[in-house]
Amino acid sequence: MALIIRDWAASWKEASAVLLRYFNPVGADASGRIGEDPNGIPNNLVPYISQVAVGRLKHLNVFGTDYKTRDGTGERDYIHVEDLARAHLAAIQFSGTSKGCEAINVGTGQGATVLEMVKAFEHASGRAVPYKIGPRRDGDVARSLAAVDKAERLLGWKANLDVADMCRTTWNWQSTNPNGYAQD
Ligand SMILES: O=c1ccn([C@@H]2O[C@H](COP(=O)(O)OP(=O)(O)O[C@H]3O[C@H](CO)[C@@H](O)[C@H](O)[C@H]3O)[C@@H](O)[C@H]2O)c(=O)[nH]1
Repeated sequence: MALIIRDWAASWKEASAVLLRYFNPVGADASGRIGEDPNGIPNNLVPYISQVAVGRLKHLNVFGTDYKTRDGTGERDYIHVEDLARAHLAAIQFSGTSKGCEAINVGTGQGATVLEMVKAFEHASGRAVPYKIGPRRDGDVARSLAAVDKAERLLGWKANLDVADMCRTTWNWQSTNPNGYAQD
């Protein structure tokens, strides 16, 4: 899709396109009424941790502790959905005054490991998040962090919310909606 948009932008001199590269979006709306409710067992870390904390799942499986990171677990650049939404508004404004196609990272530039996320979530929720160490997940990289200077330079955007905010708002959503969007 990114290549199609690039080709389109290259084919017309008036075209303007911004490709936002999301890093790891997490968190929930501050109202507690809009949050993440994946179908079945979550694939992603934060919804999985959140469902363990609320008692829907027994324990987290940590996918590998032998990466070259601070504590051996995978490191990612988590970005709050509210910041991500603001990045879209900034991109729309930017595209109104620019031509061509720009790919822009949307992250905080700061990483958190799996075990750091577990701790942050325990702190935010006041609940234990038991975990078991398991093997690496196929295809995972040790670390993924955004270079964020381009977003700031072109869009005047940067993330305002941190991992504590991500865990707090996720827990606010999960604890008030323990079954997600299901009626029961
Ligand atoms: O039950 C879990 C889930 C995840 N992790 C770890 O937590 C970190 C974050 O995992 P996740 O939330 O799945 O994000 P990514 O690994 O960055 O995966 C993203 O990037 C993948 C490859 O681009 C896509 O396939 C995914 O859908 C997308 O969420 C990684 O170190 C995982 O190994 C665990 O230890 N246990």
